[in-house]
Amino acid sequence: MSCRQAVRKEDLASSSSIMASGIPRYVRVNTLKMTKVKAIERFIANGFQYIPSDLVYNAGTVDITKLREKIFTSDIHIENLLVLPPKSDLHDNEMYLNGEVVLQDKASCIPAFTLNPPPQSCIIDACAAPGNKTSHLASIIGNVGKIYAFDISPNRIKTMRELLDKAGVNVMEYEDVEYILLDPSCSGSGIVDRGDINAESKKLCNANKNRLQSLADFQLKALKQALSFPSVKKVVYSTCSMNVEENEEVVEAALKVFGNKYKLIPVLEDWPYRGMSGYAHWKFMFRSSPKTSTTGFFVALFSRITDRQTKLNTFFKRKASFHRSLLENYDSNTKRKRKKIKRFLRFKRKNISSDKEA
Ligand SMILES: C[S@@+](CC[C@H](N)C(=O)[O-])C[C@H]1O[C@@H](n2cnc3c(N)ncnc32)[C@H](O)[C@@H]1O
Repeated sequence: MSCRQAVRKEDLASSSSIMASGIPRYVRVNTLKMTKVKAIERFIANGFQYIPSDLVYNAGTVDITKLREKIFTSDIHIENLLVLPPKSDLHDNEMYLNGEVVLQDKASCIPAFTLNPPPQSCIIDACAAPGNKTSHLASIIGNVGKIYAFDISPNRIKTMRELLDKAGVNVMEYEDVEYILLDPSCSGSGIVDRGDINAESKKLCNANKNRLQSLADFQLKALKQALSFPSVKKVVYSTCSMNVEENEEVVEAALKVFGNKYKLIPVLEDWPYRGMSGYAHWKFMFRSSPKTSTTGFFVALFSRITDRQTKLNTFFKRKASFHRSLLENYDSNTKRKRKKIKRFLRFKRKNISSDKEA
């Protein structure tokens, strides 16, 4: 356990700072091993009381005061995610120990949920260890398809193998890839105690400008690499950072290069917090923080513009420019016609009056 605590972001998030922050304890049901209904029954058998989500949610976020001790509900956005009171410690829970449930913050579930690959997909999880999002992806495709999970750190890969084994996930070797989840190393400035999260990130920006820059360089390089896979259809990019340098700026820089091949799809459209305004595509991006009853997180979803879409776009662009030119010509024709008519009328008036004088 101490070893896992040293490497697992989610376990860090489960420790005292998160408990103290009042962020709920989110529990993802691993549908490879158990259904959500069964998990709910087991929690009830363990002395918990289930209440419907409409009694707990207010404007899309959890009303923590309704989650008193041993009361739990379902999340309204993420399928198969249960929401328990902040202080719930489930590390000794049987369902957690045998991989039937995964302790994973809601925000950290957004990347795989928005990528949403269908069964039979071929997927890369590019910075995968310790593997929580890999196991979420496997759950979404029902273990039918291929997932290639990469990481640079041998220690973290070892932890990941154990975790994926426990979760019953099959991970394959590299081949044609259509979906990529990229959750690269980041400053982690989203994982802070409740309070002024922006002040925290400002502190980090000022103190570690060089580190931030090298993280951002790596993130952009990894994102460009992901977008370069020839068969890839969707790439989800996420960080648990609050810094624009690692989020909006990386996404906008990637779009500058790949904007003709990819577009952004809005992540969780009814979510109240978007990217930082001032960036061209901010409305498509997802941000969260303790204010949304989750840890600080950022997600953007790239979707390849298909050939058909490109053809349609070109068709509509051409049609629009044809209509514009028609309109311009129509205007100038009309003007010319009006001038002609005016000249004719002037000529006519002159001639009529000269006729009269004569
Ligand atoms: C934020 S963690 C990933 C957490 C993981 N996606 C999850 O949800 O369990 C970032 C990971 O990126 C890995 N990483 C850093 N540089 C990398 C590289 N060049 N290639 C592959 N993985 C890398 C780190 O070892 C680390 O495990």
